[in-house]
Amino acid sequence: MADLPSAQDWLSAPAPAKLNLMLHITGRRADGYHNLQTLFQFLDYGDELHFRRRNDNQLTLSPAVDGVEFEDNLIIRAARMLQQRSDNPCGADIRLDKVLPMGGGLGGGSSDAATTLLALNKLWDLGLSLDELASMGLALGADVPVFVRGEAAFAEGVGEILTPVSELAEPWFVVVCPQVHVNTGKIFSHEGLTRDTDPINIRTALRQGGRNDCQQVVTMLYPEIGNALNLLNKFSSAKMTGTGACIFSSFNSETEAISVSEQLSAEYQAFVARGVNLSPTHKVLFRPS
Ligand SMILES: C[C@](O)(CO)[C@H](O)COP(=O)(O)OP(=O)(O)OC[C@H]1O[C@@H](n2ccc(N)nc2=O)[C@H](O)[C@@H]1O
Ligand SMILES: Nc1ncnc2c1ncn2[C@@H]1O[C@H](COP(=O)(O)OP(=O)(O)OP(=O)(O)O)[C@@H](O)[C@H]1O
Repeated sequence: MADLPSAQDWLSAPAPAKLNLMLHITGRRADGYHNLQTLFQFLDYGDELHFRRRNDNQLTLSPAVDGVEFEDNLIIRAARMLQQRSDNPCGADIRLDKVLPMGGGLGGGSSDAATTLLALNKLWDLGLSLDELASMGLALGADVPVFVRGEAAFAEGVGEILTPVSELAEPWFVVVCPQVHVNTGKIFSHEGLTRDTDPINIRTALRQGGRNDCQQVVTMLYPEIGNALNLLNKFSSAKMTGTGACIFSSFNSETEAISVSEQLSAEYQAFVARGVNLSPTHKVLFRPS
């Protein structure tokens, strides 16, 4: 009988969700992208990836992600980028436990890509720095660099100019995921989007937070997201993350957060997770206890 692969052959690492605690759009660039200011915090909740080195240069991914072609999957695109940086053939079998909703504003695809860059850099012994991986990641998506760097951050530019912040409180969040898929590009190109919020400095952002400038357009296009905000607002001030669809409220204790999530109508998918300033990916790959 053929030997089954042992668990030790696999390198496992989380791909956590992120929240945009505030998101201001301060301008539009000539290339159509938008300058923004946002506070990123990670959640101790997300996808999980498992990697096993192969001796050839093949990549496999299981299970496939519904609606995403193999070569379009950000996991495979990230792995291909790394293959190009190696002189030796490198391949991997990759398993994905997908938990995060797609198009939810939780950054699932970007986080999968970042975890792939970090894990395969290690598994293939490529020795690339976090700076190099973050800059490669930016080509995959505006949110990839913060996941690569792994520290909660105030972000500017298109999201790639990152100032780490360690002083954010780490509350418990109730995250509600209305069952709609929001297309990020469609929101950023909408004529009703406000793009002229005055820039604020990081101290103001940390002290006062801010709003999500995409929320007005998104709730107009997707009334179910507005309905979910109205419901969650009854318990604690609620806000949208990224370009939606997910929304969140913070609580001081896990018990309170669980109690609120249980009171939400059964029509909403919701979960409770803690906000964390150090990415769970970094905890596992770089600071194992
Ligand atoms: C809104 C955020 O979620 C905030 O964290 C991100 O900035 C979006 O990051 P993302 O999903 O990785 O988005 P990308 O794949 O880079 O971009 C999707 C599309 O959104 C628009 N886009 C995105 C980011 C940005 N700063 N300006 C933009 O105009 C562009 O039309 C782009 O084609
Ligand atoms: N591994 C992946 N997981 C999820 N989506 C992926 C993946 N690879 C490619 N995609 C594509 O990326 C799109 C955005 O997915 P993602 O889950 O990152 O959305 P999001 O949470 O709204 O992200 P953001 O907050 O960065 O806008 C999906 O609709 C899908 O077409």
